[in-house]
Amino acid sequence: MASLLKRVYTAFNPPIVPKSTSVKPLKFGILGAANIGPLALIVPAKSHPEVVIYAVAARNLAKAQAYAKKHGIEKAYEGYQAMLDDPEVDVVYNALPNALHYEWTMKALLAGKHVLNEKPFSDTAEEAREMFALAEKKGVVLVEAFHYRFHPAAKRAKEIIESGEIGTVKEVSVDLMLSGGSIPEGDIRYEYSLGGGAFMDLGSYVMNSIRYFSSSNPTSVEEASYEAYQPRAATSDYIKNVDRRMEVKLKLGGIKATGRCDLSMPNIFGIIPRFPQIRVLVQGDKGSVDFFNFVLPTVYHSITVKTEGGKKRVEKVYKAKEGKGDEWWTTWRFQLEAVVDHLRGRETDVWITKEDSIANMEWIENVYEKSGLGRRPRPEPVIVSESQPAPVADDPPTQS
Ligand SMILES: NC(=O)C1=CN([C@@H]2O[C@H](COP(=O)(O)OP(=O)(O)OC[C@H]3O[C@@H](n4cnc5c(N)ncnc54)[C@H](OP(=O)(O)O)[C@@H]3O)[C@@H](O)[C@H]2O)C=CC1
Ligand SMILES: O=C1OC[C@@H](O)[C@H](O)[C@H]1O
Repeated sequence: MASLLKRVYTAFNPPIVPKSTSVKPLKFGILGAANIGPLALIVPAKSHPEVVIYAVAARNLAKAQAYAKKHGIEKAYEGYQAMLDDPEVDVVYNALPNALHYEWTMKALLAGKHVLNEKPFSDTAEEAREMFALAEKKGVVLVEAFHYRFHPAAKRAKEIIESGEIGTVKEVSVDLMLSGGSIPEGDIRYEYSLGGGAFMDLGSYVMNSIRYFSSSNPTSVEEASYEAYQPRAATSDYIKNVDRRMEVKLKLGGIKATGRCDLSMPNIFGIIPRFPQIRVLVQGDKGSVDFFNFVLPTVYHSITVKTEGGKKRVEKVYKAKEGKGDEWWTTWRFQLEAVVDHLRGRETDVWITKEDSIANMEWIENVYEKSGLGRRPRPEPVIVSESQPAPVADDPPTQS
């Protein structure tokens, strides 16, 4: 218990390291005075010698200034383009609502910035292809912030699965279901026009982890059923288009997968919140791997391995035996390390590839099609130049 408390305390109050004087630290700018900013980037940057959180942009100057003051950020911009026009910004963190990932990442790429783009990557796979094509054209790095993948526990769980210890993978099931009230009314996640929906938000992890831990892409969506979001002050649009919960059954060649996500599970008897369900279970023909809390492993996680003859062991990997990191490093801290290493041309053992992000969006789209809710709306295309529309990548993804 003491080690858990120490780990969690240090994760959120990390040691502040001096910034490097031997290499010029990378200057990050945040698009949106976003709620996720501190957890995903600002706090992790405190212990990274090569990162400075230099700027934040908000639609409203006062909001940007208040955020900058609170987090010790040098520059506050009114309007997102103003920050993109600042030549000092090296890397843009796009933490805008899902429906704005495409537009503002495209604009950041056009400005020659590297981009760390939040999940889900975009509203549609077509946008994702355009975004990567533009990044390639501009010669900059674009990567999706699937932070859980950078943690050594995720790597270890996959290593066990791939070692053959549990035999051939037959079934994967992923649950990512939050307690009632976790996502409050009015949140961007419930807003169709902002790319809302349980399967866009939590489902993007569900799809990603099914694909990641099975090392396969889906071949079909067999079933996709949803429960609509029903706000107290309902508008017909919300109820029609936005899933509060989604359950999917997929096939990935010979592997069956089930994914369930819920932004706000109904309380028991209307008053008692349900415990969040965050787990990946991979069933092989010789055993299973049950990875509990794959999204927030730094707080606590377990990897339970069952093999033939009823043998069982539990592994916990807060820090890799080899490689960088500390027990208190969050998924976002590991992610930041990899992003910086990648930008510096240093080797990273984990990366989220273009093919991976595009495939994830394709299958999220297919789930929405199958559910009857239909794909999320595609925003207006960003024109790359007056004479030329945005380029489209020509190689459709196959494997993650
Ligand atoms: N990697 C992770 O662990 C997590 C990732 N996310 C992802 O990060 C993104 C942001 O999530 P979160 O921080 O919770 O979101 P917020 O509700 O904090 O919204 C982010 C920003 O969106 C801006 N915004 C622009 N247009 C609108 C609009 N029409 N309505 C509302 N907000 C608008 C606001 O910027 P302004 O300041 O300009 O007003 C706001 O600061 C999402 O894509 C989400 O999926 C979220 C949580 C965890
Ligand atoms: O990590 C997360 O947990 C809560 C979600 O709603 C959020 O968007 C996601 O990224």
